[in-house]
Amino acid sequence: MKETILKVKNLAVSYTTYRGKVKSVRGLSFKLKKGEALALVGESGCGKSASVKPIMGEHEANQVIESGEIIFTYDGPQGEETVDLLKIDDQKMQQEIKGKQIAMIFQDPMTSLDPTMKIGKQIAEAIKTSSHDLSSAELTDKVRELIDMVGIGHIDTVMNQYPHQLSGGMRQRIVIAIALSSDPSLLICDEPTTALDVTIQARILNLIKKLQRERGLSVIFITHNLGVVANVADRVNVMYAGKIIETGSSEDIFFDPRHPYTWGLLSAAPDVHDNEEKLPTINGTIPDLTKEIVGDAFAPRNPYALEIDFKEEPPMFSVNEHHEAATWLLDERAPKIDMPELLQQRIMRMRGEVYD
Ligand SMILES: Nc1ncnc2c1ncn2[C@@H]1O[C@H](COP(=O)(O)OP(=O)(O)OP(=O)(O)O)[C@@H](O)[C@H]1O
Repeated sequence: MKETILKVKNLAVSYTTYRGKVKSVRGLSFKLKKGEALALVGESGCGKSASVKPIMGEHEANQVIESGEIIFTYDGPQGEETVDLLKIDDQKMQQEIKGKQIAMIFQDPMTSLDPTMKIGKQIAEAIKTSSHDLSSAELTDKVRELIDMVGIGHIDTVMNQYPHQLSGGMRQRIVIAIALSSDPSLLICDEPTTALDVTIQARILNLIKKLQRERGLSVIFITHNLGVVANVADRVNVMYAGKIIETGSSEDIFFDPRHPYTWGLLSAAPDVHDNEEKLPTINGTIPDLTKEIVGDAFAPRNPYALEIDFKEEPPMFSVNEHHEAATWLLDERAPKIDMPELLQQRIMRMRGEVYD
């Protein structure tokens, strides 16, 4: 069994605002194994970033960690270390973990690149923050190696270019090279391809997947688009209103989804076959997280909601040993309800594509 490198236990995060306390993350637990790719998926505002910021040691002035532990295991200067990222001191976070053991890439590569510095120098500067004793020749070799690693052929030209001279896809490759320059064990990708066109998106995702496999890297993908992670995530956590409402392997979530919210997200994800078709959206909006939520948070938007959904929060029901969903539809007393026809057809097509 692969070792667990990250264990988030019962994390609850709120933000103090003039409207009251926004309960953005309401008891989140998940594990990530070494070399595993996990996707955190959900609509905007469901708490994906709020869950990940504490992992990166980012604490806004109005953020309140209400409860939880974030246990991270890594190879530190003195050998293997296990720490609670919510408890370690800021200096250790900055010197050993943030941008070193845990690296992050964002949607817009320009936020991570310095527009006034040539690419080669930017990568060299990043390497120097974690490897202090390299000679200038060793440093140049390492820069070249990193550019090559992200699949860029014309290394010398790119080293001497500025970010604005590169395409969006190339810039994102450079950001990945910089993120991996410290040889992190965990890479967090926040909507890494949203700003790119579809073919480039696929190339960047395949690159991340390749690096994940080759380097035994653990990856967390954050996205609102389930379609994006279909081919890259090993596991998927679907989030709604600050909680995981369905979790499973990619196969569980894409071929056997059980929560009506996951049905909605899957139906809304663009599919190559419905290119011009208007995609069904999930009606309504996410709940006001300053208010107390009674029952299932998704109930008011759920066309399949049962009476109990408005009264009592569903527990996680087990579908198989690696698949769980928090919906009363899985209670043995619930009426049998099938997923929407359109989604069934899509899944049949996807299965065909995979197994053809
Ligand atoms: N600094 C903040 N102050 C107040 N409220 C915040 C703050 N950051 C996030 N929130 C609120 O917390 C909730 C969850 O936000 P979060 O950014 O985690 O969602 P998300 O799923 O990452 O969305 P997106 O895909 O748009 O980034 C939202 O209601 C948001 O308005």
